Amino acid sequence: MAGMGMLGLVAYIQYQASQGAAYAVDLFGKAKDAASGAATGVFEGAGGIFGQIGKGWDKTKEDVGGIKVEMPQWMRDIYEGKTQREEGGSGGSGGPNEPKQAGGGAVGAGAATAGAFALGSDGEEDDRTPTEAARDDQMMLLTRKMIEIRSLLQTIGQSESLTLPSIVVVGSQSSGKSSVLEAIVGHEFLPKGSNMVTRRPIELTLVNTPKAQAEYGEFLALGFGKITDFSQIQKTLTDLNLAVPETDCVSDDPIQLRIYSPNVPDLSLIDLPGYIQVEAFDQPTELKAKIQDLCDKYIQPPNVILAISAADVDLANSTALRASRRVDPRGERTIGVVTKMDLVDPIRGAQILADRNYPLRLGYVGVVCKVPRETKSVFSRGSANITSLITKNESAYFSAHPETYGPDSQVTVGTSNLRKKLMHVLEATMSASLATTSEAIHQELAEATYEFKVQYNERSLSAESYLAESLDAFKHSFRAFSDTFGRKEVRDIVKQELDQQVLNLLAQRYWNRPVENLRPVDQLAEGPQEHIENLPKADPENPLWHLKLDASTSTLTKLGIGRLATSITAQALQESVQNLVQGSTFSSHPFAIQAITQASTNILRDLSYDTSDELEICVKPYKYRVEVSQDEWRRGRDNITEVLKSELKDCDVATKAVEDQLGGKRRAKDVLSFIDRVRKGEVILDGNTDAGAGGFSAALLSKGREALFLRDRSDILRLRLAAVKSRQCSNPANKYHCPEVFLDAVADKLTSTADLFLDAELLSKFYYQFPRMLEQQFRNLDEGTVQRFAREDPKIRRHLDVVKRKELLEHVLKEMEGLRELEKREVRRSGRGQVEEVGRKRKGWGLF
Ligand SMILES: Nc1nc2c(ncn2[C@@H]2O[C@H](COP(=O)(O)OP(=O)(O)OP(=O)(O)O)[C@@H](O)[C@H]2O)c(=O)[nH]1
Repeated sequence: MAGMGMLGLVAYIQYQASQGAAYAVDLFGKAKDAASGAATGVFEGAGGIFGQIGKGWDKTKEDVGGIKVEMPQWMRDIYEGKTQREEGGSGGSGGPNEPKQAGGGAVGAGAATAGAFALGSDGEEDDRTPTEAARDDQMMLLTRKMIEIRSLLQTIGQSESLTLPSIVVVGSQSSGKSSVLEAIVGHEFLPKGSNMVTRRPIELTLVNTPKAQAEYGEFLALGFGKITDFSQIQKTLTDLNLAVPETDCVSDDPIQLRIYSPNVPDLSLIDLPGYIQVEAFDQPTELKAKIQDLCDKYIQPPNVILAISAADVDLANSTALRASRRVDPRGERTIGVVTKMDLVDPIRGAQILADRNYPLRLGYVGVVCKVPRETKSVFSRGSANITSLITKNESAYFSAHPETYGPDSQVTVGTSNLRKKLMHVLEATMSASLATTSEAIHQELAEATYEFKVQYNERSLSAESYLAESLDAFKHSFRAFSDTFGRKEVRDIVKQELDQQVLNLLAQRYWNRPVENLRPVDQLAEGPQEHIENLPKADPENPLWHLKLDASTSTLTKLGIGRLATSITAQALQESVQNLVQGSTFSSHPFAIQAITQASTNILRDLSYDTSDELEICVKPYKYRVEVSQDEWRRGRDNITEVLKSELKDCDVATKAVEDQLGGKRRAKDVLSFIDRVRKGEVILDGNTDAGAGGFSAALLSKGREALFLRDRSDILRLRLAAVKSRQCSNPANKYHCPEVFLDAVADKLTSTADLFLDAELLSKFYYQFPRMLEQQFRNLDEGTVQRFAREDPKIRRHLDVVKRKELLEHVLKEMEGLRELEKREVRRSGRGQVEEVGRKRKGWGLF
């Protein structure tokens, strides 16, 4: 409990100190007064993050009572503003005439940072003690972890409190901004050109890979993979920047680039468009203000500002320092970088770096980042590392002026010192922000968890699981459907289709009078022919009637039953699949609908070719001879009776509809009797009836003809129904009198062959292949497609977002916990026990 209390206290002091705001009073109760006292003192005193850490530290020492605690050296160094001088040697460290520690510390411990600090490159040697080198490595490890956490937070999103600080690089155009960044990275990779080529923020994450040889970049959002050719990175950056139209000139949409190398420190930097003094004639008039606004957005706390100014321009005129002063008036989180030191006299150079006008807590660093002209052409192209060239050139310059830039001077110079400073500052700043960030993450997590619970009943979901579940459910419903759609159902739809064909045949061959018997009629009477009482009577002795029935049977059997039955069954299957889709979760996913439809269409099409041909062969015998048994005749008679009844019913319904359109039964009767009289020749029409006739409009007469057709059809159906029901039609021997029954029996035989065959060849195969095809299509989708698919449904999209957010937040918290563990372990290993441990906790761990 005592330990926990101390931890909380330490964290609280840190929190107060770094935020300068009253907060978490209730959380820490008694600790509040002491802590805020410490913070208040801090603001009045040294100021700045590290000043605050320092004062807070004194307080911590008092509060932990009997334990002997000391601020870790590295932290003290930053606090005292002399990191570079003590750790990296003098300001001109690495210069050829400076004393070096034999052996260096770059073997084993410190190896990781040696490359990152550019130690070992020409002109620089590692003169750190093994302990210092190990500590640097440890610091870098922690920074890397924090940068990872920062990147994770970036994927979570927008909220400003959910972020860790970064180093923001600002400077006027041509101040040497790009040269500094390239010196840190060791490669020329930034866009170059006169027409304002940096138009978007570039969020640059440097990842130290001590064990790897390769150096490469990655544009995460673009998914291009590793790019080892830095000129290619430069080209891509140029393209991405120039994609912003000239009319806008700048955009705040950042480009995210990661660079992996054994020669870079772990850093998170943001490069911004250079400040301009005035707009060129071809630039938008508000460009200057736009750039300023964009930079202002990024230089807000807790970010560290890397303000770049050129030595040959008066610092008082430095736009970068002016901007920084506006948001950081006490110079607490700004590092001043003065470039082009070689262009000014050393005395003047030293004066600039010791600037008292705008004193910076984190100091000024003078650099010479120019790559020597003679070597530039060789190294600038391709992927050669330019670190050693720059360092050599820079060291040669500074060590040529030992009186101003030598070990005893008060100024800090050199890109390798700048690298170290950046790392230390970033690590300390990130650490200082961890507590607040952690608090914000906890809060966000609580909200996400609540939403997850209340809205989604804690039902976990991923795009993959959603797809898998949807597919399983669909397959399940398909299986259920396949149990209900078998031979019987195929039989029903095929028979229904053949019934219709039989009705058509009957109408064509039996129910209409032979053409030669038709009395000439005028154009109004076309369509239905003579009245039914004039229809010829069947005469079994007359070969004409034999021929009629044989021809009708032949038409039926040679209908192309194979194709017809296969296609209507396939169509029914296709429609059923569509219905299943509509009733499934896939219904709100156009992609899935298309994929499923495609799958069923393809399978059915492939199966249909063979099936229809083979079925046609199966029904071939019926094309020559059809025997109908007594039993089949009886079934046919029953069935056709029902068919005729149903047809009659449909006909009556249609008649009623037309009568209504004619204006009721009476009016319909008038129209019909007029047309009847015309047909019988009682009324002679004179020529054109476009304008109507007999007091009826043309439209009315046209409707009347429809009604007449339906009336005749209805009459004949009634007549034939009576015939089929008659005793005469109960005997198959009277088939010439009862073609309806005979043709139905034939249709029935055809149907029985078709349903058996289609069940075995089309249905079974389709039921087997379709789910497998779906499985193949849906299980092999790439991650992007699965995500796109799931996110098509807004409800699922929201659900996925909540789950993802929650998982990411939990993951970040776990990572933070890991960071804390890592640090504790390292502290224990370093053997400094409580001293360092408390020191670390002091930096803001307690709150999470
Ligand atoms: N002599 C000297 N020249 C330098 C130094 N650093 C950069 N330069 C030159 O200054 C010019 C501008 O440098 P850049 O690094 O492109 O400057 P920038 O601020 O990125 O410029 P913009 O991209 O136009 O905003 C280039 O010609 C560099 O070669 C230096 O330390 N010494």
